[in-house]
Amino acid sequence: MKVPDSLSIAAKTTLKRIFASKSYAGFPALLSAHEHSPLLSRRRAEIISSRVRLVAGAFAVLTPLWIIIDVLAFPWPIMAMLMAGRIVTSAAFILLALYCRGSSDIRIAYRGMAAMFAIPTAFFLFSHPLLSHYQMAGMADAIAAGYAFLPFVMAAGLSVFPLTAKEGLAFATPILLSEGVVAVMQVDMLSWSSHLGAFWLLFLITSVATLAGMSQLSFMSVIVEHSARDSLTGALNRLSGVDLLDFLFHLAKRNDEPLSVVFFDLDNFKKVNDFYGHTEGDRVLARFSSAVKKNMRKSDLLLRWGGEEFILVLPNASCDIAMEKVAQLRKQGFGLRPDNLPQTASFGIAEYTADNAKTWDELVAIADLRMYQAKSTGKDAVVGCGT
Ligand SMILES: Nc1nc2c(ncn2[C@@H]2O[C@H](COP(=O)(O)OP(=O)(O)OP(=O)(O)O)[C@@H](O)[C@H]2O)c(=O)[nH]1
Repeated sequence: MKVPDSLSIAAKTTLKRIFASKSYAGFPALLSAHEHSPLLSRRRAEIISSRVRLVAGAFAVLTPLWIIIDVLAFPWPIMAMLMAGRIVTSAAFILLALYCRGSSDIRIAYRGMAAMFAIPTAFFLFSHPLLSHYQMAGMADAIAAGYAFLPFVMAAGLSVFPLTAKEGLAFATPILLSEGVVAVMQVDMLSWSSHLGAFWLLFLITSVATLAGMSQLSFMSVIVEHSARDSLTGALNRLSGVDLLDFLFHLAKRNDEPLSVVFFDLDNFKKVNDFYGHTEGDRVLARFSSAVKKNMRKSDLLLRWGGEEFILVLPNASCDIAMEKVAQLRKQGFGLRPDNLPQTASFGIAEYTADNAKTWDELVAIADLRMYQAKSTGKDAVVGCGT
């Protein structure tokens, strides 16, 4: 789709991105979590774990409250056994709510979700066969029948989470299996066609809930991407960039891997604005960042630090690798200015082990200082580690 020339560069870039997403470029990300950007993965982990905490907290209270109804409806000893089951279930929910504290680690979010579905599944496998072995009538029979619907409630609960298709399937499998186990245990009580009908309904609810989770995920990925990026250059904005840099810094420390940052600033950019206007200046900035992005690995990050200052974050890259990367970028060029001269930049490189930086902001400050040294040596220059 062609974007009209009269629009500003920022508006054009945004529209192009929207059209790109309309071509379903993001579709694989709805199937598998491996396609997600680190930013989306982190936000998703935060949402999943905070919802697990919320649901676990709510059920930690509601599960024991139902004891009152069980006491009124069921005779001894069923009522006592159900009460014990509910107390254990509620304790498990309390532990889960304490464990899941809005973590941005997707592994913790997965574990929390698995536990959140495992707890009621275990309660279902305990309570449903127990109740079906007793003959009941009236109110007791109606309440006992309600216990059979627990897997349906759990399957519907999948819709609360932003999930991929694979994740939906993975979390639904134990729920479907528990229904199958109960069907086998009660094969003599209900006809196969009734079991098959219940299983089919459960499968349909699971599919619809997974689709709802996928649509949540798709909506969320658009919002995260749009709010995280600077619309003119497509680089990460400072707020989300710093968030990821902090994460990558801690990851590098934990894994004892190098992490380099390249701080760079366009040379004499003010003159472009002053002589040719801000629209031309915007074009130069957009060309500059797209030239940088062309040479980035998928795991590298480009941040717009402010104005015409950028930071390139290179995980698992030593100082020498960062120097090579900058040499490669400069060789390839950053596009032309309106006067047809090549746009240049000044670079400062820092690596956290070589420069003994304790925090990511210390690392950025060192690279920034080196960038100023590069400016003071006449611009269009690089100052690397150890200088
Ligand atoms: N067009 C445009 N200009 C911007 C944007 N952000 C910052 N600028 C301009 O960038 C210019 C930065 O000027 P200076 O800090 O003097 O930098 P410089 O001219 O590149 O000089 P050196 O850094 O010393 O090479 C200012 O004119 C800002 O208005 C932007 O988004 N679009």
